[in-house]
Amino acid sequence: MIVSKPKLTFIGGGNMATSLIGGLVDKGYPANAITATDPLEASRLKLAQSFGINTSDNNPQACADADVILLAVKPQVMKSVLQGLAGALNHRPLIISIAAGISMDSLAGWLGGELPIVRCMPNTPALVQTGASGLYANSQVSAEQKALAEQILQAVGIVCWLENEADIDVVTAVSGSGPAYYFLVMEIMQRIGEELGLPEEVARQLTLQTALGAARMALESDVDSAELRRRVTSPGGTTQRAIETFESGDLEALFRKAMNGAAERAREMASELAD
Ligand SMILES: NC(=O)C1=CN([C@@H]2O[C@H](COP(=O)(O)OP(=O)(O)OC[C@H]3O[C@@H](n4cnc5c(N)ncnc54)[C@H](OP(=O)(O)O)[C@@H]3O)[C@@H](O)[C@H]2O)C=CC1
Ligand SMILES: O=C(O)[C@@H]1CCC=N1
Repeated sequence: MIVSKPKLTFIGGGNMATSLIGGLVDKGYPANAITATDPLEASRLKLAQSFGINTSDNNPQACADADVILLAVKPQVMKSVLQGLAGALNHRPLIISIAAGISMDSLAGWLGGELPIVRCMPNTPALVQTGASGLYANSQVSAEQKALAEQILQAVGIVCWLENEADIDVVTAVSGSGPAYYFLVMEIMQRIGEELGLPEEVARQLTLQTALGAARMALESDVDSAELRRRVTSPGGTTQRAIETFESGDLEALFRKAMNGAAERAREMASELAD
């Protein structure tokens, strides 16, 4: 439950901002304490109509009295966006960047000074208050601002503080990009369920409920996922046949390659976009 109501400005009103704003408003964060900027009028209208928040196309103006500025633009435009903001931050608001692959050094450099900055890697399930965020703070962030960042992200899911900035890239590969891996598995299971003869809606409902049920069981159980898997796998039965097929195709190696690739891409972006 959020008690204080810091003024929160989102720079960029796209997918991730929409998930965070939707989750916050649903949770009871006052819509009139939230402003989002976006160059596209249609995006601003959609945010205003969906959530009742304030919108603007003027970044410096929207930041002038913000307590927290949440940077939610694509990494590729971050430099020009921050250079345009530098003069509007004399009141030293807390800056939270959710951009993948933009280092603390780049953020501080583009903002033109030592400001309190938290790097955060959230994920889109924030929209349904089931988000997962990794957070890393620089030395300028006060204990109060740390608590504020935590309060905002905790309203839409779980929060893990990180000791090392490099771990943000790992969080990106695990939970930032992670929803897409599960969505892909759901797409595939649903498609094959249909190929095997189920009506589309039946395949969809069974696939999604199974994903939800497995995640809830894994979260609520006192045994680990491997044991839960073994409990589904009757010797000589149907699950065993399916799991052996995944193992003979080395599913783990494929996941390792994919997740290493995601983390590596975050590091590449950090050096490509650094200057
Ligand atoms: N999507 C995800 O699952 C996650 C994304 N992130 C990070 O979140 C950030 C945003 O990603 P995502 O939401 O997917 O991207 P989107 O492209 O959906 O959102 C970015 C928004 O910023 C707008 N924008 C562009 N220039 C400006 C500007 N000068 N001022 C204000 N707004 C501007 C864009 O408008 P227009 O389209 O008109 O250019 C767009 O609406 C990225 O840095 C990404 O790394 C982090 C975790 C998860
Ligand atoms: O794909 C991306 O780059 C962003 C970061 C994590 C999820 N989406």
